[in-house]
Amino acid sequence: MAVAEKKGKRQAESGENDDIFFPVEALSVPQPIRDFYLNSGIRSLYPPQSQAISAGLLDNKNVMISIPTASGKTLLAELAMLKSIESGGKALYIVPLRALASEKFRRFTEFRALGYETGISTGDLDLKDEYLGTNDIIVATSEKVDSLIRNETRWLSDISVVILDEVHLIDSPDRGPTLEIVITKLRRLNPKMQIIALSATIQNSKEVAQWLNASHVVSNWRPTKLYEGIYYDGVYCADVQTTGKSNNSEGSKLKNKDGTDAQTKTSPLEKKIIPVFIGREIDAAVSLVKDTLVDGGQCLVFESSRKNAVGFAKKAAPIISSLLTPLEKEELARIAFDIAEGSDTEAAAVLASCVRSGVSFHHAGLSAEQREIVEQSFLAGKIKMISSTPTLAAGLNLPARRVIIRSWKRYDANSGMQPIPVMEYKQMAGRAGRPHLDPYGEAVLIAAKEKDVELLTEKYIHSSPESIESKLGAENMLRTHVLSTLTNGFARNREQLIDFFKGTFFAHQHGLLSTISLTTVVDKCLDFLIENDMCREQKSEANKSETQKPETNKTEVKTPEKSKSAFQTADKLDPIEKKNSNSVYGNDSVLIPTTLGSTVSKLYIDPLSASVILEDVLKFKSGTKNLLEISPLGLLHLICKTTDMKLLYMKSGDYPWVSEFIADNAERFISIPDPVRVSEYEWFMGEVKTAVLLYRWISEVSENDISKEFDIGEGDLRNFSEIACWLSNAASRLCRLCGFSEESALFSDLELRLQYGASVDLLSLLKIRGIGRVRARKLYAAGFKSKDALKKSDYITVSGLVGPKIAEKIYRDIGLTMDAEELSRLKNTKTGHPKSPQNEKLRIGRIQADTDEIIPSEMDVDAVQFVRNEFDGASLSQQEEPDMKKSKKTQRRFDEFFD
Ligand SMILES: Nc1ncnc2c1ncn2[C@@H]1O[C@H](COP(=O)(O)OP(=O)(O)OP(=O)(O)O)[C@@H](O)[C@H]1O
Repeated sequence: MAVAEKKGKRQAESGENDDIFFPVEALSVPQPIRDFYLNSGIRSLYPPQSQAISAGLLDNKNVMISIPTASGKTLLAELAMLKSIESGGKALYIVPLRALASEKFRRFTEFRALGYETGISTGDLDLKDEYLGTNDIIVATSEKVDSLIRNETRWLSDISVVILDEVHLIDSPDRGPTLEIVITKLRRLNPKMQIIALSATIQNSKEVAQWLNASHVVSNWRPTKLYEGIYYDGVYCADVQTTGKSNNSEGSKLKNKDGTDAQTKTSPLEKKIIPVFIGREIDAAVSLVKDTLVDGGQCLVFESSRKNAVGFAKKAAPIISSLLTPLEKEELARIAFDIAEGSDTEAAAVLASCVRSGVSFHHAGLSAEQREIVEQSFLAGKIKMISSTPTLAAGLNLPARRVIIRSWKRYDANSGMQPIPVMEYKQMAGRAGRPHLDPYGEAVLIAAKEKDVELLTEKYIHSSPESIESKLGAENMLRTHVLSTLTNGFARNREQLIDFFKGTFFAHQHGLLSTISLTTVVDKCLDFLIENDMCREQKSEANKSETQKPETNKTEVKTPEKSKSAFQTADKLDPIEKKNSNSVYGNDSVLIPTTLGSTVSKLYIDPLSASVILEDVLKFKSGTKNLLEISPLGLLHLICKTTDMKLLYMKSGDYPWVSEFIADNAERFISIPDPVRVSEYEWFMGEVKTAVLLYRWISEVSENDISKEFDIGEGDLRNFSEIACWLSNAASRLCRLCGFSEESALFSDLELRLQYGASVDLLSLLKIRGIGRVRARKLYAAGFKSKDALKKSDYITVSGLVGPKIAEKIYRDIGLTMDAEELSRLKNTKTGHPKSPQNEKLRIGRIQADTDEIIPSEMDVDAVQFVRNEFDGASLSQQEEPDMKKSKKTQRRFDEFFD
């Protein structure tokens, strides 16, 4: 251990830890790594970072780090990863959000200078991504890691260090259980793996540290001062008690009303008072934003809803715009142009118009591309203010001098408007004053009434974030994890299952009680899995011979090849845990996942979703109605019935049209619940509304029309279609597994249509790589309706329709090769512009089909006309959506365009 480290350890132990700044030069990592940081201007570690080094971060020890926002958690993760890789290991960095994964990936690619490669894995949840194993660092979301484990991705066993970023999200009802299970499984897979857990400050971080068998690092030190305060009636009061200790002496510009430096006094209203630019005619937050901008800073404004986020951006736009220089306006106009170019929706037009004024909004309804443009432009200082829902609160490093929290209450479906948790407030506030980006930060809560000033000060500024609590205990959370634990071979009987779950944070938090509740819930999950042929239970004596026997079940799924997975080895079961088990079960029976069970687990769908799909398909198989004849609406509704599908909310205005719609289209649904069962029927209506949204998408209704009609953003539409696409794929594979090949093909086609948002007639074209729905529709309208038709096409026409690059790709994909000379000549003849008769007659002489046959081109007369229209600037919309262009009045009459 270096001298500085020893000194640090001594100081840390004696509680003097806020004064330790380990020199980077003294860190026990190879010199190139030290140089990497020294060259980037980092000469010493911050005190909490120094504490983590003393706690064994570079000595392969587990460390749980719970320190304030902006105190440099990522750098600690980097040091641990680099040290481990240097010793021949591999690092896995687990993040909660895709946006965070991209940010970390971008950062870690800088390690290429040290010879280390980084990969990212956030995509499809049923792929192994074995190719990622060649990387030294892999960044992935917790869901993706869960899926990689289920699919027995080999490189997972080589992980020597895992980083759990934002580990406090174990508390999240949606994502927490998966994170817990992933951690538990990874620990079983790689018992020697180092764990570095990074968390916001939480009350029970020690409890998490104990669970992880980790040293505990806690601190309230922050590298830049963060002034937290309240704004009320034109007066901003910054409270200094919660700014955290800092070595940074750069103060805020906070002044008393008379212009002298502010002093700390006792009452919040008297503390550090700054008169903010007030005008009763403008919004308080607008005044606060303007004040920061005039001072050279940027602002993040947090809103409680998307609508408010957009509304505030619009409101602030003219005022911010008046503060911009001509050069800034010019740059912003370019960014706005990119946004408008990228999408034809009204929402994109609104976003572009805000951006032109130097402001933006940010919420989950934006597309990934729009979010990226907005974040990067804010980072570059071009966009001056972002008004956001809490999507921007987690983890991102943005240059916000002042964070304004306009509303500290959030709507909850069960209990109405509720105050946000302290942890959420601290995360939002912590976006202000990031090191290297701002000298200090200010977080401002807006109080609507005078009495709220005291209340907010106590509730948020003077309070510590809440404790976190495991959300794993519920049956709907455990069902999928019970199955995957069995299919991955982490347990082979009930006793081992309970032992496995004893390794979770849930069990750690609830102690002995957890065994009782876990046993009950695991039993329920197993009953379900056994009943649905996803798992069998056998007496162990019979096991040896029976696991080899062909298996039969209701759906006639074929035999499981082995009861023991390739991932599974007996030593994954911790002998100590086994011995100490208080389970009520004996060891006389064995649980064997069926092929159906292991397929469901690998597909990463809830076993309940799988049973819903198979039940309905079987209903058709044994009934008189033929699934093959059912409208895609019925299939979409089946997808929407699964527990994995996200559903649209029913708003009060939806009830009349959804009811009418159900009545008019009753025969298109596989089954309709009795309206007397009110809550079930209400749920069904939500499923129908979502199915109709998806149906509009695959009927080529424009994104703009769908967004307006369902009051959703482009990002939402993509999200809905992506989930439905994944579930259609799963349905197709389940049907194939059961030998239902026609039904499988049906879901497979649906998957393709959902992927592109295209009608059935485009299916053949969509199978060619590089053709989206708009290009496919152009080709279709020009008479190229299939691969075969394209094989007979000529390059000029096709490149005129879809552009030369795509035309080349298409030709390559359908197996046509072109003479290079001819191609370059064609490219130089004004790139396939077919206006002149000579051009129209141009033939590609040596296009070779699979058969090597020379095919003369036959230009379709309609195609020529179509291409002419395009080049003459005629609107393409009619061709893109031939039957779907409906007037607003008739939009709800969906029956008109059912297949
Ligand atoms: N020792 C250091 N010296 C100088 N700069 C540092 C040091 N450590 C980290 N930084 C810089 O501080 C900034 C904030 O770090 P980082 O994003 O890791 O904080 P964080 O603790 O993860 O914050 P949050 O929890 O709010 O996301 C980054 O720009 C990082 O490069």
